[in-house]
Amino acid sequence: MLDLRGLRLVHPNGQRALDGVSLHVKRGERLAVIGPSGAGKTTLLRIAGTSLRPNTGDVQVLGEAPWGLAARQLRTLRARIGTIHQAAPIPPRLRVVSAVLAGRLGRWGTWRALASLAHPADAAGAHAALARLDLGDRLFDRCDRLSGGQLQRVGIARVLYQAPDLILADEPVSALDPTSADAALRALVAQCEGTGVTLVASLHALDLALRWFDRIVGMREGRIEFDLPREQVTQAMLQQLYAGDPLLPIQPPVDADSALDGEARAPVLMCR
Ligand SMILES: Nc1ncnc2c1ncn2[C@@H]1O[C@H](COP(=O)(O)OP(=O)(O)OP(=O)(O)O)[C@@H](O)[C@H]1O
Repeated sequence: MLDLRGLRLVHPNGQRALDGVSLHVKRGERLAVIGPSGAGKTTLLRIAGTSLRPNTGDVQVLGEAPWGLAARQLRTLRARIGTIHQAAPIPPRLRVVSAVLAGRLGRWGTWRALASLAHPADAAGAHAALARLDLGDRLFDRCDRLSGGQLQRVGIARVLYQAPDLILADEPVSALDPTSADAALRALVAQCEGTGVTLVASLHALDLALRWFDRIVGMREGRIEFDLPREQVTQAMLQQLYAGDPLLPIQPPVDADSALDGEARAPVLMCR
């Protein structure tokens, strides 16, 4: 599904973002990448999503080596990847329905895509995706009439509608209140459960990472510090990962399952 080996990436200004990162993700896995600001989480997701090429290292995504592909094959591969950004890249004047339908533009022919801007090709499908994010009533609103959190949910609905094989989510709920954040992750996880869809998300909210993801990858300074099933992630590991950053103890989620058993049941830490 995702096989990244020995990734190194230094930005043109000399800033090192990844320093020898390897990650293997199987089909259907749900993996959260956590770590302090600047750890390299976004960079890793961008490489996995084929929008950034590492200086060195091997990249295999959905069984393909993207940088060896012809442009058309690369487009086909990208249509199988759903990307959720912190700030959804949606033109402000676009209607919500078109923003959601854009999830399938990569699979539609040019004419169908253009025609859909005037007459939405599948308004019912877009509505169904939005309803899962509690936004069904905003189908025909303009995107610039939505709040930041609502816009972020439109970005999630777009990926639900796209129905990709691999979802890469970079801080997908950063603009949402706790209840909406939990509901949005529930919708994303429901999309993956039993379908073989793989979900890789970067998150700052550690309680959400431990509640919704089976595997936790801790990054710091461009390296992977740990890569463990969530049951094995301890508070000491989290403290070490975020050492030097302000930490805020919070209560574990009330319906948390075995993720917070034993040693890890100590108050979960939220990094601000
Ligand atoms: N376009 C860029 N040019 C130069 N340096 C960059 C660029 N993008 C990121 N970096 C640097 O690369 C490193 C990793 O950044 P990255 O965005 O991957 O971190 P992150 O873990 O996602 O952080 P955050 O949690 O704040 O989003 C940081 O030191 C950052 O300053």
